Amino acid sequence: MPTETKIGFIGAGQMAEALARGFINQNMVEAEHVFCTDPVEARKEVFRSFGTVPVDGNIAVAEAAEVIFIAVKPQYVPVVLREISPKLTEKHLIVSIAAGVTLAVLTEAAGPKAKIIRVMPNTPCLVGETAAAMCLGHGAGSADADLLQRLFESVGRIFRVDEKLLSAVTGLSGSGPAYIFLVIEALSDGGVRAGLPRDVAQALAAQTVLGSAKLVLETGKHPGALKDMVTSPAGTTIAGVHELEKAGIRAAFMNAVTAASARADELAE
Ligand SMILES: NC(=O)C1=CN([C@@H]2O[C@H](COP(=O)(O)OP(=O)(O)OC[C@H]3O[C@@H](n4cnc5c(N)ncnc54)[C@H](O)[C@@H]3O)[C@@H](O)[C@H]2O)C=CC1
Ligand SMILES: O=C(O)[C@@H]1CCC=N1
Repeated sequence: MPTETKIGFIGAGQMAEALARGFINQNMVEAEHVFCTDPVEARKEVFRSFGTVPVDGNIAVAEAAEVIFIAVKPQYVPVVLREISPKLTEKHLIVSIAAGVTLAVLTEAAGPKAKIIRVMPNTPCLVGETAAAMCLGHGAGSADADLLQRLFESVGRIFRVDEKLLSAVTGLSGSGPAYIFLVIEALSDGGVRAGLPRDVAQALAAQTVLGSAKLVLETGKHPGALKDMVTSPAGTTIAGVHELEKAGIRAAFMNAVTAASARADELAE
């Protein structure tokens, strides 16, 4: 059932669009109860194209919505919150999706009245498969957490974490779709290298990632055990796995998550 809560997005960019479309597609909110603003008119047009209500200026979003997603780049978050803070009341829930911007910074900029929650989502919310985590800040209680839980469970999975782990979430699942898009692109290139048409290679690569992820999530088996189910003795798979191990693929992915998490911590400084 759509929530009657009015939702606003300050910043109508890629992540805001993925969230707004996801919530609407999953019937969690009526499009006419979704408000947004953005200095780039074309972004407002995109939001208008799927039935939401672009308004002029960030204060207008605070006046129209109770749940306000702060979806600007991290460096702009404090100035945006200071701009709208005179309009914020105890009924407002500020949901920051900005990498690295801490609850302390959010609370200082938003002022003493608004409730604050940080969420780190990712772009597969657009297709109902986000991996997200949240941590509660100033004034946010169980009702606020439950509302966000319902919203995000409609577009994937969300976990509660301590704020000190949110940079790890950012580096793993926030940035993670980009790592997997690289994997899909590289697997597709391997397929083309072996003679497959690009469209077939890309579809096979993406479906292999999707199916493998579903096997992990739905069987609960360890990825290593599932890998061992594929690697026939002296077969094709172990030859491929050996090449990946020689290339240090495990360390490469660990390093990617570590670097992205560290960057999130830098953004917090
Ligand atoms: N793109 C992603 O996959 C994810 C992004 N995030 C976070 O979401 C936030 C937005 O990221 P993206 O959507 O990728 O960026 P984006 O650049 O696509 O969107 C940001 C939007 O904010 C607008 N904007 C800039 N200054 C503004 C202001 N003063 N008031 C209102 N709007 C303003 C820009 O015109 C732009 O359209 C960032 O803080 C990022 O860390 C979090 C998780 C995933
Ligand atoms: O790259 C970024 O900074 C944002 C945060 C997580 C995904 N995209």
